[in-house]
Amino acid sequence: MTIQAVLFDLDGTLLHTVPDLAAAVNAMLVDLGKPVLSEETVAVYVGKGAENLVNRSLTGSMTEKASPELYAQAMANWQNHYTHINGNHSVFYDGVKEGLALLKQAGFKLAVVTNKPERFTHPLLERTGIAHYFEVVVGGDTCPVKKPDPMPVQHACRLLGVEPAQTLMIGDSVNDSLAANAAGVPCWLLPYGYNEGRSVHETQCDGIVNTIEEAAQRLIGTRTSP
Ligand SMILES: O=C(O)COP(=O)(O)O
Repeated sequence: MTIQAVLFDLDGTLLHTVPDLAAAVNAMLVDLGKPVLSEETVAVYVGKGAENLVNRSLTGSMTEKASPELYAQAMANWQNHYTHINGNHSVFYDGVKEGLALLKQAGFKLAVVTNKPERFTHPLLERTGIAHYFEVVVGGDTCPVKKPDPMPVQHACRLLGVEPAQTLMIGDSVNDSLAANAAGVPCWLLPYGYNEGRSVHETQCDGIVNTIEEAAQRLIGTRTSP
């Protein structure tokens, strides 16, 4: 079946957002009298939403949770900082704008399916000037559960009016490939983003592409080939 729609992950796929995420994490840690973290460490903590980012930054563990009191204080503080910082130092990866333009021009329906909360996703897409490419934006709090659960991917397909088998997900992590595959959506991964410290080459997916421009060229090629 031909692909008619493309779902994009945001952090680590369209935009290198760790400079902003880490700045907000470190402003929060300083306010709480805790040691700051490197951008490399924060990059490993990104992927399963803001709650996990804050808990991981407080505990230094991928799975442990801070006490409910500390977590509540830290989350409110992080949100406050990130509201002001979001988009200031985020940069496009090579080929993103070119790839989005090619796909839009070729008539693909485009959506964002991110674990970033909606209140931060919409301003970031607006500030970086790419909001107009997307018919649908599903954030980390749009559905009751986030990626790697398939629900956000299924929700995006429903809103776009496309079957999962006519849809492709493009992401940077195991959270994207697990969510997509459980929804019956094929998934291509990019090697440059945040995969919780692992290589995409060790991650089960349906293909690896170097840039979104390359992904767009491949998709357009499949469509026009006899
Ligand atoms: O907010 C996160 O943890 C990551 O968001 P993403 O789903 O766009 O990678």
